Amino acid sequence: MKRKAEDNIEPVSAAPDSEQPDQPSEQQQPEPTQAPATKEATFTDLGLDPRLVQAIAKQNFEKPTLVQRTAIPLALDGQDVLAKAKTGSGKTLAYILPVLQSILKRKQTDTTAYTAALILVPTRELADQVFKVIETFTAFCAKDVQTVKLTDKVSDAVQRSLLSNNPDIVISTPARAWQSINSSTLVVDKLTNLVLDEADLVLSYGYDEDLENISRAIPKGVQAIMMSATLTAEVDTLKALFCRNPKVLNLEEKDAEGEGVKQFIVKTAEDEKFLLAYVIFKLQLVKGKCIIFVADVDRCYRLRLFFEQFGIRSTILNSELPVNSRIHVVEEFNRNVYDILIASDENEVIGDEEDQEASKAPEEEKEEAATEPKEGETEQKRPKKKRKTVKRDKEYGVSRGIDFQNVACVINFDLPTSTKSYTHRIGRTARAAQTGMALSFYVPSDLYRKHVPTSVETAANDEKVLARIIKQQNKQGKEVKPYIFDMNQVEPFRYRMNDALRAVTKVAIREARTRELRQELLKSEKLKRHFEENPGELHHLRHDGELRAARTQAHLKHIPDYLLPKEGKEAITSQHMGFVPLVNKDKKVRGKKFKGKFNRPGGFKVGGRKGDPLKSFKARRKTK
Ligand SMILES: Nc1ncnc2c1ncn2[C@@H]1O[C@H](COP(=O)(O)OP(=O)(O)OP(=O)(O)O)[C@@H](O)[C@H]1O
Repeated sequence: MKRKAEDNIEPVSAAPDSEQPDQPSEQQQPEPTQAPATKEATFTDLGLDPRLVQAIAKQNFEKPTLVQRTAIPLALDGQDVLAKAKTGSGKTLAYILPVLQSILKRKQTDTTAYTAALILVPTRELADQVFKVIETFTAFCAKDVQTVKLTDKVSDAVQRSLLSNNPDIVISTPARAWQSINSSTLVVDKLTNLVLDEADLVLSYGYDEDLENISRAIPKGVQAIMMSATLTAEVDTLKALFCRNPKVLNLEEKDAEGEGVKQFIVKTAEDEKFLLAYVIFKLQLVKGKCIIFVADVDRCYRLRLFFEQFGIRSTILNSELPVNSRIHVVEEFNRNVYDILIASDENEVIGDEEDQEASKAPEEEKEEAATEPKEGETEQKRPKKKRKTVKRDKEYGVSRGIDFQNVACVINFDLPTSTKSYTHRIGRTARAAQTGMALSFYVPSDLYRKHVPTSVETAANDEKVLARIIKQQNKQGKEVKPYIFDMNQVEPFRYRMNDALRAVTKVAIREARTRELRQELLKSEKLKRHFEENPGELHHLRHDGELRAARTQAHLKHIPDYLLPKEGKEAITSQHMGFVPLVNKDKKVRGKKFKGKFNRPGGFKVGGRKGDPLKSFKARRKTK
């Protein structure tokens, strides 16, 4: 039987609140060994350059996380490292610090300019994020470390000129890196460090050939660091390509009490997903910021137009939008400008062999050019017109690696197609030892009807995928509980949901999609220069304006009292503990009072530990 790379990974545990190591989460796993560096290690103990320590202190990070205190000493020792650690546990810094340290150390004696580190990431969003993290942590040595990312849309001439300065660090997707190496714009002759962030995804994005080419182009003996929250069989390929006897770490870390993601599932019919989403957001049952994952681009617009009917504002992320808009949306969401982000997860590719049966990620997003069915004509009978390919960015991705801050809740409106994808999606909440909630809708086979206009093909497999998700989460000692809505209380909202959903026709979706794309392109290209010169004005650029593609009905924006449960909106759900509030939307996460999110006396926290958030929270969002 083929062994998975995961089986070879050596588990290392840490008990967050005690000196005792955790119990292994799987019986068949070998006994966890004690982490090489103790939990008491500070950043100073790691022997880092004082300028780096100063930058860390400026972020109020009190101590390294498990992956940082374990991987950094090994990397500083020159070893190759392959680390698996949970989402939001600080992996970025765990590889950036050793890279920076090695550059700063070398520069004490040798100031020649050459590219010493190549950081490969699967998506442009992630490249942008890693670039910003490096900027932050080189605040006190900016002159000594030049970084370039190759994922910006710039002309070849600009790219050439950026690389001609031989930046110390280059961040790129494998495709762009190979393109630049192959054209001799990027010189990697003296490369000393190679990083693969979200290592397994880098492969599943179809970068295999680029990686092989890169492995042949770089010098022998380059130190390799690879990280991900999910490392499976694919990693064997990467190990073979880049590593010499790597130190493999499987970092298991139990959530401290009151931390981590509370996971819930809701059994629902396809149209009821919309009904529940309406109730949840119109009655503000979710407190704080929320990411809603849907299966494809059309679903993004369907849901957004549906929300628009009720005056619920939301913004969208998908692969069609220009990269500048995408990055701006993420930034603004992190600045608490938007409460609801609808993200499509189109690029999420199959995780492990088991998952492959159930899921088929589309190679290319196709838009149906067919017109709306005429009255009496069913979806099936309608002759399919020629499909036209919509241009989308293959290097798009938000469910992996993006450090969305202070997200109270992730809703899987459409269940992902793999357990891996589930892990990464729910990892967008409860980051950095905070609290969060994940609510996943699933359509059981008896309720799944093909050709319901709102349905997605993948829902046909929801039950199978869900069974695997639950199994995998249970293996890690995590519970996935059913979330019960009192459907008698929800039912009165149904006719409004139907009314709204009827208005969101395929034509409306197509129009919204085109309109937004046009607007975003305009914002992205035409205004780029203006905002480069006036960055302070960027906040005027919003991405949640009404699309107005569907006919709206004013009365839907209000909720008449007779629709509400007599006992109050809390009566809609039988569990009150689920929806977690965001304590203070306006509080600056990195303000002076912020003590670091891992160990923060009086610091920031997404959800409280005690009490019923529905009772204790005072809604801040404006009444729609
Ligand atoms: N030592 C630390 N103390 C406090 N906060 C930290 C520390 N290290 C990192 N963080 C913060 O934790 C958050 C998550 O870090 P990061 O994005 O590196 O996680 P990750 O493990 O790469 O997650 P993912 O698997 O989703 O990519 C970031 O906001 C980061 O600033």
